[in-house]
Amino acid sequence: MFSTVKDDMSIESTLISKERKNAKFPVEELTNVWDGGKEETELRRKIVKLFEDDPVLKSPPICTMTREERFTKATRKSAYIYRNLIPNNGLHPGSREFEHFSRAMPIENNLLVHMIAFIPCIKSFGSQEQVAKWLPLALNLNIIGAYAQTELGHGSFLRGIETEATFDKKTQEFVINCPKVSSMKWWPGDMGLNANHALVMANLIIDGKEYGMHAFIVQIRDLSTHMPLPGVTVGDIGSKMGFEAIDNGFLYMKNVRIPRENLLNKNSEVKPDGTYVKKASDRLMYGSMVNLRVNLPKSQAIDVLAKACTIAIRYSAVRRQGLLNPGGAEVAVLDYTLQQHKLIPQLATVYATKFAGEGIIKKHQAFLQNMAKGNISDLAEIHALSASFKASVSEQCTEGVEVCRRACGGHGYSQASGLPFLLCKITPSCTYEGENTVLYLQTARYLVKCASKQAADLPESIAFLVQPIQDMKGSITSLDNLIICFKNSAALCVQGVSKKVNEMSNKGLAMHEVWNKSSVQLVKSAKMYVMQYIIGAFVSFVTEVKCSEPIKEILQDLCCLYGLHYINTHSGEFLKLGVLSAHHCTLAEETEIQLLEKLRPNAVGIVDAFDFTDSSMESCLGAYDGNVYERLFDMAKLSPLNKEKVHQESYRHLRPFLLEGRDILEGVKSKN
Ligand SMILES: CC/C=C\C/C=C\C/C=C\C/C=C\CCCCC(=O)SCCNC(=O)CCNC(=O)[C@H](O)C(C)(C)COP(=O)(O)OP(=O)(O)OC[C@H]1O[C@@H](n2cnc3c(N)ncnc32)[C@H](O)[C@@H]1OP(=O)(O)O
Ligand SMILES: Cc1cc2nc3c(=O)[nH]c(=O)nc-3n(C[C@H](O)[C@H](O)[C@H](O)COP(=O)(O)OP(=O)(O)OC[C@H]3O[C@@H](n4cnc5c(N)ncnc54)[C@H](O)[C@@H]3O)c2cc1C
Repeated sequence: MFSTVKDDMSIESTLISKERKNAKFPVEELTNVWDGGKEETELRRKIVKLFEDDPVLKSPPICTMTREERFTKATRKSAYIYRNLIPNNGLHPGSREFEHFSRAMPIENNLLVHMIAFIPCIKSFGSQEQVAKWLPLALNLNIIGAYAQTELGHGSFLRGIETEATFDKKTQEFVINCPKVSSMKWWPGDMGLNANHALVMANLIIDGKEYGMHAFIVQIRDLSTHMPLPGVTVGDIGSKMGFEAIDNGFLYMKNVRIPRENLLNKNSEVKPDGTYVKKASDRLMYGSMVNLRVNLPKSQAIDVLAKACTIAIRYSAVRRQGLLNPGGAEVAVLDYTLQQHKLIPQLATVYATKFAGEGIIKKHQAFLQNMAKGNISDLAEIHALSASFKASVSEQCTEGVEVCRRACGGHGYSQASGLPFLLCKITPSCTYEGENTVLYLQTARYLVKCASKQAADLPESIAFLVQPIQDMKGSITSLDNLIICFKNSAALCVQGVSKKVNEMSNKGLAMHEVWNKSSVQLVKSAKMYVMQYIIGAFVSFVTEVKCSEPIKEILQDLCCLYGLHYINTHSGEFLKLGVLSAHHCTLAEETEIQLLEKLRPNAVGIVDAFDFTDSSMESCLGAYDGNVYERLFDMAKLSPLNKEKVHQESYRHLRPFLLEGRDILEGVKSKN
């Protein structure tokens, strides 16, 4: 319907080629460092290619589809991936290949909560017999399960959850009830339309006594007709800011009966006579959340910011707007220091959080090994670290994606840029899996407790909180001094708020009031604590990584930039704590600007090194060839509103006035 408008060789693709020629480091080597080695890069590419070449996984750009189409396509693709593509290619959960799935998955998919929450919960909370029964069914998609914890009335405060599971001794069943409208399960992914089972978190009641939140497997739909079972009201909660392809659902249960064996009973059990047997700490009930907070920031937040950086930096390298030299040629917007100041720190965030996250995954794996031997002494530490890490990463990455989107000017507002999709995908990461404020408060609770102990009684990673403040020797811009600066700040924040808490409670104020009145400083402390962790982990990585000098230099620069950018955007905090002087702050600002200038020629190379394929981004601004304008025009042509040259419905409403206008213009009718 539209004629083709093409330039023989677009200036934009020439510009991006030049950028690549100017890069001062081997891009492929940085990709290998990012992936964790050359072999991992090859493996990832093999898996991505397997998925991208598969005709079943092809579909029109998401911005041209309705929600209904997006949900249907995502379900078709996801069912095919988990039931055919993965098993037929010998890719199994837990294998090395599995690590790379998130990079290979189609841009929209669902059944993820089934895979990342329902299945792991069966493994964590189920006895051996229960795992043997439910796991194969779940892995084969014979049953599809949601993680049904949050209710209309409660998400954060889990002790407030109202759904009840009352034990009926006579029938050896639990009776599941949502006593009020507010008790209805609300939000769980995959639950509205696809799931036939749910892992329901409910308050266990035996002989009128409450035993708190426990996990039950509840069948909600018939396996042959997929109709809701008696007593079950289930459906999709409606349109959201994003996640259009996912059926986040509601679930109302009235006298739904399940066998006694459906209480997942690895950690606690109800005997046939109603005796309650506790086998492990109540805290392990929260274990599934720690698992997700540790393992998912990479795919759900860090990779999302990496994609946004790829789009915004490639676009900024080809978008020319205005002059730097009077009388000179128009410049790429990436040449403006202010554009660099928006975008290059986001790159630093991607690297910092990625490598720090790998450290947490290792810590968590060590914790799981100890737990298997019955030792959960590190639980509080890993909970505090993972809670604040999830909160900080989701916050930093969400802010970063919005910075990238705005840095693309008007085109960043277009769905065709891919940026609104990324923003809507990442924004809820600040809420799900623990609302960020609530998570920071959990970390602060642990830190305040630690502040009253001796260094020898604290885990190695925490002891600095109660040790003497360290002196910085030399420039604030050295990596060693950045670590000292952040550690000192975290220690002073925690000590300061602990003092305030103690003083207020010594004056007789009730602890809950003390806590509420101190909560602003408590959250600040948790943020500073996790920042010192991230910086420390990034510095360790940069120091230890084996790579060529140019790559090492880039990583060191990004590491320094990450710390300095944080200092420069929060300088008031550092000054107030007395950790930095005004002179330090001036130097930090000057050094950040120098680093931006130094990293600028490598910016396109650094985002190329993330190695995202064009189809994994669906972005007209971020495609590898830099052909932004032709791509935008091609995408606009696909808009469903452009199907016909005349949109009949809009024409119908406007026609009477247009005809009037025509008559006036043609002089058939006077204006009045
Ligand atoms: C960046 C992205 C990161 C992750 C992404 C995850 C998934 C993304 C994947 C795909 C995206 C698609 C879909 C999203 C899927 C989302 C799934 C969900 O959202 S499921 C619902 C998640 N809900 C929550 O996380 C609820 C948050 N609330 C809580 O965790 C708790 O209720 C609370 C805040 C801890 C308060 O509970 P309570 O009042 O009972 O507890 P106390 O404060 O009294 O503490 C008791 C005691 O326990 C310790 N503790 C608390 N939590 C844990 C834990 N997880 N592990 C270990 N210990 C814990 C706490 O510190 C106290 O200890 P004490 O001080 O007494 O020694
Ligand atoms: C996309 C998406 C997917 C989800 N998927 C699932 C799922 O699969 N399964 C599931 O069970 N749930 C799911 N959820 C629900 C999610 O886990 C909850 O929304 C989340 O835990 C926050 O709880 P809430 O909504 O009750 O927020 P609230 O706790 O009501 O938060 C509202 C405000 O109150 C503040 N607040 C709350 N408590 C405190 C406090 N103690 N101190 C200070 N401030 C406080 C918060 O900071 C926030 O500003 C999903 C949510 C979303 C958005």
